[in-house]
Amino acid sequence: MTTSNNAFSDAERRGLYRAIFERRDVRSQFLPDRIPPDVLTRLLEAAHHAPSVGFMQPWDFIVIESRDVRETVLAMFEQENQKAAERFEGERKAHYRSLKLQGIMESPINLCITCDRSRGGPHVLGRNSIVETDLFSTCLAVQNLWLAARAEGIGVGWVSILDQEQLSTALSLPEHVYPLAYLCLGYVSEFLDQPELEAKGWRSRLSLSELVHGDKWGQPLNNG
Ligand SMILES: Cc1cc2c(cc1C)N(C[C@H](O)[C@H](O)[C@H](O)COP(=O)(O)O)c1[nH]c(=O)[nH]c(=O)c1N2
Repeated sequence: MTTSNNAFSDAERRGLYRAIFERRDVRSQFLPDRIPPDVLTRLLEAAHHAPSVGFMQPWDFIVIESRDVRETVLAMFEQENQKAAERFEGERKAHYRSLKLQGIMESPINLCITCDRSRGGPHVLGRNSIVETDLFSTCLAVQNLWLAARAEGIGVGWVSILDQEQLSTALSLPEHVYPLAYLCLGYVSEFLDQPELEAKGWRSRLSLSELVHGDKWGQPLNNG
């Protein structure tokens, strides 16, 4: 076996993979307990240490504790969720309607991670050809926070059933700032063993072997 002096210790590696495999999207298991400010700061620091195109760091973090703002966002969710349900027919529609897809009021903190599309000026290193790389970078900040939260015993739920323009208005975002992720954060009663959508029979995890290709799409991987 190849070893590297740069690798983490076994325990550290186990911890990292545990966070990856036991991270869950949480909607129903939130506890009302307050997240201490130093813990929240650790999560935001983790997010802030994500990679970003040209070191653009396009993110801002809007920490939403007010019930008023959360009620406004919940009303926006209800409206969009109604529209989303209409896209399904029959049993699938009833199944969709039975799913809980947000924990906006039950979680003690909502967090909007935004992407400032103008940060770093008009020419950002690495963003010349693919302009969406600022959005990709911000997604990585979300994932860092999501994994760090799992390690802290804090659940995160991403709510994307929202109209972005309405959300921007509700949060007074400037024109050049995009509301990339609306997240619900809080301690939880439990983390489920599998994605809630899988547990509820909506969709299962695909097999990795069907997703790995060699050289070109559809070719078997030659790893022998
Ligand atoms: C960009 C994006 C957007 C959403 C989500 C995720 C991501 C990455 N997910 C959570 C999603 O359903 C969940 O990640 C998968 O079902 C897999 O479950 P685990 O995250 O592994 O628990 C999500 N969940 C939900 O209940 N309401 C939502 O609006 C969304 N939106």
